[in-house]
Amino acid sequence: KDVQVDSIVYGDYVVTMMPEQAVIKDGAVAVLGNNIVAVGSRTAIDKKYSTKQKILGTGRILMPGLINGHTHSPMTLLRGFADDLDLMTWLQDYIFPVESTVVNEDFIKVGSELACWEMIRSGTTTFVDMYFYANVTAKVVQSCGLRAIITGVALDFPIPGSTGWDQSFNDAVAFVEQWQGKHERITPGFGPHAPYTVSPEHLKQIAASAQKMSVPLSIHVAESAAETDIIQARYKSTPVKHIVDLGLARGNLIAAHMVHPNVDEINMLVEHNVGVIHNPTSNLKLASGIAPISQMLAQGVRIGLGTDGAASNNDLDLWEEMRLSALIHKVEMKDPTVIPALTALKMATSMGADAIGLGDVTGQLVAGKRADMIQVSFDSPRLAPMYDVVSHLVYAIDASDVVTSMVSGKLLMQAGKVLTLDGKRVKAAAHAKSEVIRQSIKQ
Ligand SMILES: CSC[C@H]1O[C@@H](n2cnc3c(O)ncnc32)[C@H](O)[C@@H]1O
Ligand SMILES: [Zn+2]
Repeated sequence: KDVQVDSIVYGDYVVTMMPEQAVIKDGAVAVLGNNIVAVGSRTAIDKKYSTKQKILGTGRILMPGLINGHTHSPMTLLRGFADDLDLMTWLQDYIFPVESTVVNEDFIKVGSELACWEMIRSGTTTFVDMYFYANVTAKVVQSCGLRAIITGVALDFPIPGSTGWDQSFNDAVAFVEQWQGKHERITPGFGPHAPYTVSPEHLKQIAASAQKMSVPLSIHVAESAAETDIIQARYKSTPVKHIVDLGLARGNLIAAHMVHPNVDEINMLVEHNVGVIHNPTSNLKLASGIAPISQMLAQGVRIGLGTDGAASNNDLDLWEEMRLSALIHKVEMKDPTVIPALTALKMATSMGADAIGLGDVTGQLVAGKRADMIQVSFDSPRLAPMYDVVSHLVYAIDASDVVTSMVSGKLLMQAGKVLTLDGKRVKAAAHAKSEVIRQSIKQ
């Protein structure tokens, strides 16, 4: 053995998500610093590398960590607050009003810690966030060890922490300046809410800043039929065309939902290399519709998966999003061959990373990418027998089977125990906060 590494992580099966060597039986990954230095058979890795930290893989599948391409992490505190409503009623009559009363920096800290605990526990290693007081979430992410794109949000009307567009936009710019290039795991970006809550002039302004500062821009778009009607009535356009015309697709655009694009708009997504995030649970729950995922994939759109916030899901479990995305489109298209298991798995890992612009960094187990990976146990009788690992990952395994999480070479969970956040403390803080929320909405 001639090469010393920081750790070697093993798996009875290593699902690399690399096209040429998708699954390695009895494999291992060598990790040095933040990066993967080698992936191969256990024998080959053991022969060349030595380490003090071996993470054994008997009864385990080793794979890239999951990528949540769209969420609002602090909304865990509004889990179950308003259910069984359509998007616009949910947002305008329940969510915006409660947010204007209860969201402050402490809410964000408690809510994003709760979300990060849940994401680590369920195997997410990277997420894209869009919520108020982004700086507070960034600090939570810095300390809990996850990777994230965190967007400074901006809306035309008063929001928690700001009085309207000018302040929210200036704060978002300051947030990007503060975090850009400062932390290996944290990428700041811009998060204008939606084409129906931000004027064309302001969308142009924020798109220009994202382009100038070379950072991602994330937005809700083409989410509901109501949105299409509003954009038609106000601007005689359609949501995707509207934002493309305003220049939002000139850089790294992460477009969440995309339930109602027309054929021309799907072509625009391809032409402008837009990353689309599919949020099946939220789209079903808010009755927004079923996104044309198989059509977009066939045209070459890069698609990732997201949970949306816990107020419209009501959890941050990407295994559910994977399974739903492999199921609902089969019924929608009346074709059981659409979105096969491997496609769903790609959307949650390699293609998801591409869709958010982090394809060079994460989403696959290959030398040179960051050491972002999870081990999933297939020990439970519930998972026997196993004919096909990829099929199991999508159709049988669930969040509770995830036992290990590593991001940038650092362990965040071992033996199913989250190491970087105290679950008991986080839970107690969430319950305490829910009492404050209950009191404030009574008044
Ligand atoms: C300015 S970003 C945060 C803002 O977005 C709201 N939100 C959460 N989920 C959705 C959704 O699916 N569509 C539109 N807006 C959503 C959240 O409550 C915040 O107010
Ligand atoms: Zn959302």
